[in-house]
Amino acid sequence: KRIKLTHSPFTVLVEGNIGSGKTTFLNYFKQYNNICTLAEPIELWKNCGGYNLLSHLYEDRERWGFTFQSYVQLTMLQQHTFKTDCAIKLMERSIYSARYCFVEKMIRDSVLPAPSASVIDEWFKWATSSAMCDVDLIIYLRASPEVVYKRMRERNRQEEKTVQLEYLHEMHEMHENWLYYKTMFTCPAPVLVVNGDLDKSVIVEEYQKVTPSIFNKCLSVPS
Ligand SMILES: Cc1cc2cn([C@H]3C[C@H](O)[C@@H](CO)O3)c(=O)nc2[nH]1
Repeated sequence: KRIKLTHSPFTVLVEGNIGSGKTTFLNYFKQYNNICTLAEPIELWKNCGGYNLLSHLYEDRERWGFTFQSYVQLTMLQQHTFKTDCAIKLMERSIYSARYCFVEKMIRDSVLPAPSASVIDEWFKWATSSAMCDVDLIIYLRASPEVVYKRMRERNRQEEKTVQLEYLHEMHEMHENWLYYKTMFTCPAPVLVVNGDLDKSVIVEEYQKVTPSIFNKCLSVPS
């Protein structure tokens, strides 16, 4: 009887505020063929059955908050359960940052009514209670709100036109509470902090500080 080898890759999350450099980080690691990189499925959020949920979100957070985060949670679950033969899976954001940063913020701002928050939380608890969303390492791209605000403006994403510096400050605090001070919620894996304020021209050296930890599962050398 053949035994079914279920290969579960060493799973790494790249977490950080809007504009903290997650896509740049992900693209750097595309050069390794034993890494499967999964970018944030923002194109799905911009076209769910033809509807741009991201645009709706920023137009009216109270009205579309649940709709948006409900779909985000589905798309993140799809990425957590995405099968790959690669030794390493590198994901941009996760079901965890969805719940602990974005949904939590909406709950605190009363953007999400409590009954809606409960539904999202029940899905989250179910999804994370099994091995579907296991994570081995979190890379926290820690950047200052002023720096990410400037980058967000330069990137000039249509849907983010109305996003203010204040919101980025608040989202920074949510990430700090979860990943740096760890005062809120549990971290599903060890966290390595990367200085997200560094300019693109020098940030590769910063990436190389965490590369051994990302490959440690594959290299026999002691980490
Ligand atoms: C997991 C998760 C990602 C995510 C992104 N966003 C927003 C922030 C950015 O403007 C855009 C792309 O990350 O989507 C959100 O509101 N809620 C989210 N939840």
